[in-house]
Amino acid sequence: MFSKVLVANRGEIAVRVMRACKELGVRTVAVYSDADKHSGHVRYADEAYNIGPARAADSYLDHEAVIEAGEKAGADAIHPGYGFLAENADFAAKVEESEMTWVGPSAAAMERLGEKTKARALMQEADVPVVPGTTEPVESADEVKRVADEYGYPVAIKAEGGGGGRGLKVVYDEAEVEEQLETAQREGEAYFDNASVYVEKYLEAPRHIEVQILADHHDNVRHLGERDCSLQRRHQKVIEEAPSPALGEDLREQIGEAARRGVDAADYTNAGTVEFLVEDGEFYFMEVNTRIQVEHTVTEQVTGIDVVKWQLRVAAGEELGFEQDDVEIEGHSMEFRINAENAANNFAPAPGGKLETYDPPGGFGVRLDDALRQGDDLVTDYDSMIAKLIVTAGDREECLARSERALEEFQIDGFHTIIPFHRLMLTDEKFRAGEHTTDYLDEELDKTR
Ligand SMILES: Nc1ncc2cc(-c3cccc4ccccc34)c(N3CC[C@@H](N)C3)nc2n1
Ligand SMILES: [Ca+2]
Repeated sequence: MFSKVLVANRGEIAVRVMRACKELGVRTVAVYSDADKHSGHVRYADEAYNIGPARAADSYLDHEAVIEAGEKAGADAIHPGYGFLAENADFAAKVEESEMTWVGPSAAAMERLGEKTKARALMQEADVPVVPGTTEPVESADEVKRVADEYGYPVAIKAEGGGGGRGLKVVYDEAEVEEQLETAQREGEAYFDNASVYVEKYLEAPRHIEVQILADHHDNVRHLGERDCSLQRRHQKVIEEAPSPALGEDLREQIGEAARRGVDAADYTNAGTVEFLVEDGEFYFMEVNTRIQVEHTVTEQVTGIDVVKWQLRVAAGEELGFEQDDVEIEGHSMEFRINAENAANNFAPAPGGKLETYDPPGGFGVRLDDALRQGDDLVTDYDSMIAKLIVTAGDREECLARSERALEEFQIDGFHTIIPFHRLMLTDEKFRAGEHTTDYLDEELDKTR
């Protein structure tokens, strides 16, 4: 096992990784930008290094600055967290070439599965159903129209380098194809430095189901069940849960095994997530996330498996210490992202502020992943998520009731958060029945405008 790990991230995920390190007897190194000088992850670490000014490109995204900090600290490994450089194959390769170990899939595995068309082709090879469409980038409008003629409109034109809904263009009829194709290629070039686009049949009211995977360097690949991420606003996940209320036992087993089989075929190691769309009892592979995800927590809660600790153990060469049959889903867990946004003002991010009151909930089945304490100044340079409230109970009904109780206790003063929005969601009949699909929230919120 490593003796010292640098966490190349900030906020709640940096503290989450450092907690796993501490439990493994590993010393921790934080990196921070000028804006994060007094932030929680710096306080928490055994040692901390400034890597540059607030602008992410000059600090958390600066490959050399991060690697130099690791070498200065004498770190044995670098854990990237999520976001920033977590899925950057170039950075992973640089870490692999240094004396330090990369805590994540190899740069090659990232390229194999991170490229969406390659991933689709690989999944098809492994008999994993994919969303109908192309497994090669398309160049011309005619190719788009051929897919639409075969599967019907609407179709989705997707940027190869996209993700999280960016670079997704929905085409409802033939007249729009040329224009939408050009826009998708232009945006792909502009935002992801990759103009390649591909086409899929667009599923209009799917569930967004994803499967957590852990794979070691000894050919062991396990799935840890699914998460349901269907409650999203403009492609931002708001509430995630495990297990999914939309899957029966049979579909659950099929999706988990398909994810495991697909990753097994990809010569993949460490943690990963296979994303599916589910509609009318059918499931379709969409893409792979080659990183630990924000919502890994709900999987940990219902399986009892510490995913981040296994990332560290696997990177250090250990074998996964459990068989697939040992993975059991027990109870129900929901994660509420606590964003510093004003839901009453179209979720506008808080312009700043001081955490005047920070009085989080506690009690049976309540987990809080954050990097905050009362009196902190809100850092608004990066993303608006300041904490995650994870609530776990014996079943979904009890989880809903416990979530209402926990959110009612959660006192934050000094700036707006979306806690009132979460409390409102818990009164929504469709959500309480687990019948919401990915378009539900955008539809509902558009009505209120
Ligand atoms: N062929 C096909 N059909 C329906 C889809 C539905 C989604 C989707 C999934 C989850 C939430 C969404 C919200 C608005 C629009 C789309 C979604 C989707 N994506 C792509 C990025 C991922 N984060 C969401 N891809 C889709 N692709
Ligand atoms: Ca994704």
